[in-house]
Amino acid sequence: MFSNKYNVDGRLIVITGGSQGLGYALAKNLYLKGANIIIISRTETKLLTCVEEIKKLSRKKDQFVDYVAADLSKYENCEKVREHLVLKNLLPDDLICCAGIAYPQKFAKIPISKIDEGIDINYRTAVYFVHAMLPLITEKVREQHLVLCSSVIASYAFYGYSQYAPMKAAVKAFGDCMRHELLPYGVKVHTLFPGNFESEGYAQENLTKPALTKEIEGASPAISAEKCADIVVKSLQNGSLYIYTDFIGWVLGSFSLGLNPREWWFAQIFLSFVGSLVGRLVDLYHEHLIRKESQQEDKRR
Ligand SMILES: NC(=O)C1=CN([C@@H]2O[C@H](COP(=O)(O)OP(=O)(O)OC[C@H]3O[C@@H](n4cnc5c(N)ncnc54)[C@H](OP(=O)(O)O)[C@@H]3O)[C@@H](O)[C@H]2O)C=CC1
Ligand SMILES: CCCCCCCCCCCCCCCC(=O)[C@@H](N)CO
Repeated sequence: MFSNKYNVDGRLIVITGGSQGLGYALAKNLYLKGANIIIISRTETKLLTCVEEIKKLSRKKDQFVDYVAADLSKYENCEKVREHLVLKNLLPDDLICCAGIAYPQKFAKIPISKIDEGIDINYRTAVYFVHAMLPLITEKVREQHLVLCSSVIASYAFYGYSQYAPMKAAVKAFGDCMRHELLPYGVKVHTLFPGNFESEGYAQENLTKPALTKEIEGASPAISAEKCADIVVKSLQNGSLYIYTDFIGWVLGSFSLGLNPREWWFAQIFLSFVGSLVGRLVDLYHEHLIRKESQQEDKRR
């Protein structure tokens, strides 16, 4: 319906989880490209510092950056954010949902509070916020972008990520439904499947991450949040619907193509064939690592 090119100059982009990590890196990247930015997260002090830092990057006179402090896992707060934007006459062009959290650990060791937090921050912040903002983004038909943040983990869930992987698979499915439903309004829905990148959240999750989880995900070495944001923005500008930030993520995405949007059709179709041949072998190797470690643990006891 609209051109594939995404020119961010002058657009109003609202970013959840915009006070650190990928959300903050995206805010800086897009602001530098001329966008107006509103970042949202729970901690006001962090948001204030971020806004001051982003302002320093200003290149144009009439560009603005602002914040709203809100816990978006509560629907009433999402509604308050919408009312706040309406009052200030700020109609967002694009929404980027970046809030998320992982608590990698063996399932039996995960406190229920962390499971709830996983549901709240990974899933509720995304679906509640999109639901509350829908009246604004469907008001008139025009080119808009909704960006949801899943993870490579949605293509391959493995040891240690029981608190997180199901939520990111849910975000992927939610994005697929939205991609259909928002089509008539000119809203393009993009889903991110990042591999590891450095952030405050990443440093925190590494404190509880089992050694086996680290070993398996070693195939996705952490890049900087800035590099990750750069790849995401370039992919958005290219019109990609499913966005991968590293090679292994793209390979695993190709292994589970299904009816999903594709990038590099022929390469992905070839890889999906390779995946159907060798994919299970990769998983069997991971099962072998798990058995080996549990035997070593038995010996230590
Ligand atoms: N880092 C990685 O390796 C990967 C991360 N991802 C995903 O990418 C996204 C960004 O990750 P990353 O930058 O590492 O995350 P961080 O944990 O560093 O940042 C998360 C952001 O979300 C905000 N946030 C958390 N809870 C809420 C809430 N209830 N309401 C509003 N804002 C909230 C945080 O601020 P505050 O606490 O103040 O609210 C913070 O700004 C996440 O969805 C993550 O799952 C995907 C693949 C890899
Ligand atoms: C031939 C194919 C070989 C395949 C080998 C399998 C490798 C799996 C890599 C998975 C990387 C997962 C990154 C998750 C990042 C994430 O979401 C967390 N950091 C949360 O923040």
